Amino acid sequence: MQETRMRDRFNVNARGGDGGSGCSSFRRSRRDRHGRPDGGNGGRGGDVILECSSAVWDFSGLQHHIIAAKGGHGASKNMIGSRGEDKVVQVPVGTVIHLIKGEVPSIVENCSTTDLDPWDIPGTLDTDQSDKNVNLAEDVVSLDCTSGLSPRGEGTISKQAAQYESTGVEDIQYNVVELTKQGQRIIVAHGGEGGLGNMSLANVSKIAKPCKPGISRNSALDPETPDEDQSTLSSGLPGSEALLVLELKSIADVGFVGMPNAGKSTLLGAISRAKPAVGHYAFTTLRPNLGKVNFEDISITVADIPGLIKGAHENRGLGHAFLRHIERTKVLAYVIDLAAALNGNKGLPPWEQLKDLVLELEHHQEGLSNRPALVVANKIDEAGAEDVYEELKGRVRGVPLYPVCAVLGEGVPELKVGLRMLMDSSESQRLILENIDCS
Ligand SMILES: Nc1nc2c(ncn2[C@@H]2O[C@H](COP(=O)(O)OP(=O)(O)OP(=O)(O)O)[C@@H](O)[C@H]2O)c(=O)[nH]1
Repeated sequence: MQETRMRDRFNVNARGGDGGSGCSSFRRSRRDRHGRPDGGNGGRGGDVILECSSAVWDFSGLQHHIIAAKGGHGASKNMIGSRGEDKVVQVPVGTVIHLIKGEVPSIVENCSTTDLDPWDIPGTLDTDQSDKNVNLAEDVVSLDCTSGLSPRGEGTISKQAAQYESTGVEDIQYNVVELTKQGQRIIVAHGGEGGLGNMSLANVSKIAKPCKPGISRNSALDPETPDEDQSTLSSGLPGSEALLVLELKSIADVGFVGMPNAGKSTLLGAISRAKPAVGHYAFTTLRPNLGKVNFEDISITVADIPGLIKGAHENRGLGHAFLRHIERTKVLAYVIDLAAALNGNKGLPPWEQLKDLVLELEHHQEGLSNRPALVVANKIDEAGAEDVYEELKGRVRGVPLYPVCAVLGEGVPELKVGLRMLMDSSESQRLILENIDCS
């Protein structure tokens, strides 16, 4: 079963619920035939709230128009209308909000937040606890709740947002909030205040002017204001409105994809200062590690994604969990083990590893492998690996190959240059099945 394409950018028009109307009613008695006003105020409209949840991965479950419920109308006997129900919408961890129109969202205080596993917060995994200070400064991407995106984040602003900007609809405020904690909630549109019932109106000697949506009506009660139509005050205020672009932060610029034991973690350690766990058994990497590769002008983030096995798209091995991580990387580096089928090893020859990797990606999601790619031919130091590499060159076309010995760091500087070129180049090279000769 193929999964639908991931939605990592989404435009949302959020509207708070309108306030309910105030009631106009009179309590009459035999002694008081004119009656006394006893109409209650209308209820406040509900808020639109975005809640950060690790249970959702992208924005595919969202609707473009999100409207909270209206407040109930006031009733006689000074009964206040019910408060409109809030509309709570779950968004993934790592959601960044750009504001096109409306008020800057406010964080809901006192919400119970659970610290997530670092990997669940994209771009925040500290792989090297022993060398934390150095890593935070230079190497491993650090958590930054306020500034939003990673250092290269400006480049990830959505095309939709850019369109709004170019058409001059409004000034976009980029990265106004970033949701990084499970349970974190923000109000993006406030409910309108309820209208005043005639009992409240009677208590106000001078009638106040109407106020803006979302602002307390009581605060607008101004005795100096000349009388105005009571009906204006008795009708509920409309909820505030906000036009937002939600964007999912990329986990990394480059994703290392390879069979278990291909040497991805070792390579990550060699290419960056991250120190991921390395083992001679499969699935040493149960969660992806991140490292940062620094260049003079920029730095790129690299994710070592847990070993892929045949059938991963059916959730075998580490299955869907890690295939999803690949969706959030920009370019792919296929890491293959040149020695997997050598010297009595029971693994697959590199070209078959490549074919299986591409097939698994495509089975999981059509087009997932359709991103700029290169091939890292690892373990070139092993006996017979040079010959296998020569054969590989004849069997794979369309993507650059880099022979590497990750344990010794050989070929790593050339690979760094290759990754940089891949990130920069506009006409990108992709690995497609037709270009892998497994005959
Ligand atoms: N000879 C040789 N061995 C290597 C090289 N790179 C990695 N290895 C070894 O290969 C084994 C697997 O390395 P890892 O880096 O854990 O492999 P991985 O791809 O991250 O494995 P998973 O976590 O299962 O996905 C370890 O024993 C490494 O020492 C290399 O360039 N040459």
